Amino acid sequence: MAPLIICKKSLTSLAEEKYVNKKFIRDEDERPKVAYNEFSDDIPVISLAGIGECGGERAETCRKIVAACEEWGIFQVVDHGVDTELVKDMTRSAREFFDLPAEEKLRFDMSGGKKGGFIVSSHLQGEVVKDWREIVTYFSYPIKARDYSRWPDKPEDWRAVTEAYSEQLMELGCKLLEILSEGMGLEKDALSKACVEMDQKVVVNFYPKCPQPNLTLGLKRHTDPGLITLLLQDQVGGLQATRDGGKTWITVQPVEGAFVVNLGDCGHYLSNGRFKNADHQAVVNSNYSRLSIATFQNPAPDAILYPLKIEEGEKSVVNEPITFAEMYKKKMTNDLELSKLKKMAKENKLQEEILQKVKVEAQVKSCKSLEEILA
Ligand SMILES: O=C1C[C@@H](c2ccc(O)c(O)c2)Oc2cc(O)cc(O)c21
Ligand SMILES: O=C(O)CCC(=O)C(=O)O
Ligand SMILES: [Fe+2]
Repeated sequence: MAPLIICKKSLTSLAEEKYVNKKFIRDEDERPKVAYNEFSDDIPVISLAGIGECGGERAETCRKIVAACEEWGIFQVVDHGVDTELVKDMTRSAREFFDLPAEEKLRFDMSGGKKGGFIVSSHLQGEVVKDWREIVTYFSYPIKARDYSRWPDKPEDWRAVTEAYSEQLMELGCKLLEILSEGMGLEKDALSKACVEMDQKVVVNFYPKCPQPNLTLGLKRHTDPGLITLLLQDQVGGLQATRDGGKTWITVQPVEGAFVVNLGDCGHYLSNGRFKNADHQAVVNSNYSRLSIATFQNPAPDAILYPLKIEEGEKSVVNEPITFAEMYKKKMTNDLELSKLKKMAKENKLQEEILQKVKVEAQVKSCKSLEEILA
């Protein structure tokens, strides 16, 4: 029997449609509140040029980074030492991958729980509302965790470029962890030691143009699970952050050649809540497609999470020590449960409303027939 080929419509073709399919439509309270290109300069852009020094300049950079982590859990870095040509190659190579025909990308389909590859919308199975994005993701560190059969083989230079990119981002990630450790008043290597062995996972996000961007999100509101995320974004704009639980949002100003650094949940826990875990989302638009590359610097799966320092009079924000693998599973399960519960609550409310309407109509009807009898 001939093999059954299931053709999944990739988002790129959906982008040609006039309306957004209802699977992507968010509840009103989750829809974008600020435009993708209404930029804010609230997130500081910090030069790392002086961090090699021992004295004043390093201390000043460290102070700025700590302040940003306390305020938003987000900052941008420039003069970071990552090769400019490599960044361009990485972006070009990623764009070429998403330009491939759907069947080529689906050779790396990761639905069904495969570790790494291509998928539309989300790495989580069973999300109630879909994200307006395609992703390709791969595990890059530790090197023994690499499964090259899940890395794209097109464009031709994908593997060489992404390997070099991952290596340079690992270096940058480690430099930043040293600064954050010092900022917490600890030894330089405190955070990297807490990670046991640093893990790295790269998620390349492609957000196609969207016919009704006000109804949907490219990537729903979330915090990143790991320690820090180094995000490379193009000049389109779409990354948004909130620090009041989603009431108000700002759109992060894209800065050519910069990396956005997001503190993740582990950064929040290890600093005993002193550093914020960035609460963020990505919005889409009808004018341009957008590309962002998130490099997650994570603790090893069996690394134990517990605050590295608890000030006098403070309580731990972590109830009991937990491994990163357990924390990750709990978080993703919770995120999924929450969206399912929200859907159920909405359906129940709707059912309640329908029931109420039916009751009222029945009353009206019975009243009418009574009037008829009385007349
Ligand atoms: O795609 C992402 C983004 C992000 C994320 C966190 C939590 C969520 O519920 C969510 O929908 C997205 O962090 C990630 C962490 C990963 O390990 C893999 C990912 O694909 C992502
Ligand atoms: O595309 C963006 O700006 C955000 C991406 C992001 O938050 C993520 O991949 O975790
Ligand atoms: Fe994120």
